[in-house]
Amino acid sequence: MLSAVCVGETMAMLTPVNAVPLHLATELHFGIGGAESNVAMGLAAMGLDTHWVSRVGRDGFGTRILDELRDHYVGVSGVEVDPVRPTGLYVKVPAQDSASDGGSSVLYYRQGSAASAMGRDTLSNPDVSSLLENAALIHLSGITAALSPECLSLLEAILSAPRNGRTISFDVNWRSALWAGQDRSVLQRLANLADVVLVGKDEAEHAFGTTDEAELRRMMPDPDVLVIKNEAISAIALTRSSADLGGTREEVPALSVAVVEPVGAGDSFAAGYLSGMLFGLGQKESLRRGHVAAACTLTVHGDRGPLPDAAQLAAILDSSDDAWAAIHVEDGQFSKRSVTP
Ligand SMILES: Nc1ncnc2c1ncn2[C@@H]1O[C@H](COP(=O)(O)OP(=O)(O)O)[C@@H](O)[C@H]1O
Ligand SMILES: O=C(O)C(=O)C[C@H](O)[C@H](O)COP(=O)(O)O
Repeated sequence: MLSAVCVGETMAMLTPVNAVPLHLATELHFGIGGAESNVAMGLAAMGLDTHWVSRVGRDGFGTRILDELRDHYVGVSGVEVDPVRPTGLYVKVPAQDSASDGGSSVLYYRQGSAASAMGRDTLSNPDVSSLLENAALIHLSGITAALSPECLSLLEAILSAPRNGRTISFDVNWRSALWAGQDRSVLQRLANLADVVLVGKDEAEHAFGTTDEAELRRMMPDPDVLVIKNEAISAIALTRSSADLGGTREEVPALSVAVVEPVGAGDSFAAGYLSGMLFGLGQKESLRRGHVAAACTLTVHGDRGPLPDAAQLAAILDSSDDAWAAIHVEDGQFSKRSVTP
C-alpha cells in the first residue's frame, strides 16, 4: 500500500467555551491542532497508509495528541517524546476579542517546544528514516520553516535528499505571527525544492508579495505542480511535465458551501488533492477531491469534517461540470441546488 508521511508540529489547542473573551473565560475547550497532522488524518481517512513525524513533550498534551492521531489511523512510530521540552500550545482567540490580544486571532506558546527541536538529528532516528525512505509522499509545510533554525535545516535536508521515486509536497501555510522579524524569502527557496506546492492567493501576497498567477509561477518554476487556491472561487493547478516545459493549466471552481468555520479547510484541501495524486488521478479529479474535502471541513466546527461515503464521493467526483457547479454543501450534506440561468 502507498504510504504518506507528514512532518510538522501539532499543538494542544485551547478555545474559550462559548467564544467569550479570553480574559473572562472560565472554561477552555481542549483540542489539538497542527497543519501537517490534519493532512495526515485527512490522507488516512482517504484510505492511505499514513504516518506523522514530529516531537511532543512528555506531558498530557503530548499524550492526547498521540492518542488522537492513533484513533484516526495515523502511525506515530516516528514521533519522539522529549523528556524536557513541553508540547506546544495555542489559543484560538474569539474574533471580538482579538483587538485586546494585539489583533491576533491565535496566540502561540510554541517557542522552545518539543517539536521546535526537530532538526537534521531527527533523520538519524531509524524509525523516522525508514518511514521517509519508504514513503510515496512526504508532506511538509512552511510553518515548520519558521519554528527554529534546526527545523528549517530539517526541511532543507528532506527536500535536498535524492527522491528515489518519492514525491514531496509543500504547503506554504503562511502564518503571520510566526514570520514577524524573520526572513520569509526562505519560503520561495523551499518551494522550489519541492515537487508539489500548494498556496492560497491570500497567503501568496504575504509570502511572495504577489497574487498574480504567472508571476507566482515565475517565482516558483521548479515544482512539477503549483496549486493556487482562491478560497470560494476556484483552485488552479499549473503543471510542468518534463516533456513539455510549457505545462498545463487546470482550474476547478470551488463548491457552494454554507461555511461554519474556515480553520482546517486548507489542510483538508491538501489531503484531498494529494490523495488524488497518489491514486494516480489527473489534475481535475485531484482538485475536485481537494474542494470536496475542504467543503466537509468548512461546514463543521473544528479542523476536519467527515467525508461522504465512498459511493457518494465517487458520484460527486464523477459529476459533469454543470452538475458540479450545482452542488451545495451544508452541515456536511451534499445536495443539488437549482441554478439560475
Ligand atoms: N467560502 C468558501 N466557499 C467554498 N469553498 C471554500 C471557501 N473557502 C475556502 N474554500 C475551500 O477551501 C480551500 C482552502 O481554502 P483556503 O482559503 O486556501 O484555506 P486556508 O486559508 O485554510 O489554507 C479552497 O481551495 C476551497 O476548496
Ligand atoms: O497555525 C498552525 O501552526 C497550525 O498548524 C494550526 C491549525 O490547526 C492549522 O494550521 C489549520 O490550518 P488551515 O487549514 O490553513 O486553516
